[in-house]
Amino acid sequence: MKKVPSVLTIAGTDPTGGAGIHADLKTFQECTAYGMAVVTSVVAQNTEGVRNYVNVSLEMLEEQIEAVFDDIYPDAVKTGMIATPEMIEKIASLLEKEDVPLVVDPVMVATSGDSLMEKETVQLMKERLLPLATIATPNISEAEILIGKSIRSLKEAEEAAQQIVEETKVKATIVKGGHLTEEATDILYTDGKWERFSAPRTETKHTHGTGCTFSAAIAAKLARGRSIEEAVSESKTFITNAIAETLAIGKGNGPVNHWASRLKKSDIVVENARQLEG
Ligand SMILES: Nc1ncnc2c1ncn2[C@@H]1O[C@H](COP(=O)(O)OP(=O)(O)OP(=O)(O)O)[C@@H](O)[C@H]1O
Ligand SMILES: Cc1ncc(COP(=O)(O)O)c(N)n1
Repeated sequence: MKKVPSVLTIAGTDPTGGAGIHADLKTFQECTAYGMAVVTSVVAQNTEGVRNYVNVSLEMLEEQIEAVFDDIYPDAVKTGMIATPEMIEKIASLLEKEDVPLVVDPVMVATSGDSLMEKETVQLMKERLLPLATIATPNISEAEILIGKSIRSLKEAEEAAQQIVEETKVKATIVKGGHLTEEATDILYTDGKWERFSAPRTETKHTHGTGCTFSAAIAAKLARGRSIEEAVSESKTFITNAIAETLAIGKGNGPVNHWASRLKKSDIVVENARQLEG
């Protein structure tokens, strides 16, 4: 029998379901991978902003990760919100014993502008977590913090991606173009080469969870055996559709539409369900 690829996210929560582990699990499901989740922090947030968060204890973090690896060994792992240097150290010390593709989304600030990470965490993320990773997925402001310089053009984004790879020894880095250009252009650097991934930009404020969703899709694709370039390319299509087919849910920056890529198919399913009910 063919083995179902499984993916683990290690990240924070969003009770409104648009970001964090909730976005990750929805994405894994849509990418036909079996999704698993270890909670780092319980976050009281919604589409309008972050109200508060509590970190789980280091013991609980370790026990959750061990419970997963002792039972269902994941085909890929992604990390999202990791608030403290101690949590980075704990996660790195557990993952360095494993042999699994790792996507690190260096979550620092939510779309709403609220901080999700203590300042001192950045250095440890560079020293302990990124060296273990297959790919890092910073947006422009996260890349600026990682390299300690501002980025104002695609050329500077290319230099940033290269610098992150060379300084941290992460295998690949994709710097997400943010609002540098008219199109949504991301720069991948790996194996000494750059590649640009561009898609039309949707004019929308509903981008809560875009970074989580994009990195979760990359992890699910890596779990399915895709190369880094293939995983990024397919995930770019996934996130572009998810942003374009907006849901307009919530009072603030609404979530993306995780089922956008199968919209046609799901319409058919709903149609059939109605016939069955009738
Ligand atoms: N409005 C948009 N339309 C189309 N693609 C987008 C849009 N916003 C983001 N993307 C794409 O979605 C993916 C995830 O982006 P993410 O939100 O993490 O980064 P960003 O847009 O660069 O960051 P930020 O908006 O926080 O500055 C990237 O591929 C990015 O290019
Ligand atoms: C728990 C958690 N993790 C990450 C984000 C960032 O979300 P975005 O993908 O919008 O940058 C968030 N708002 N909450």
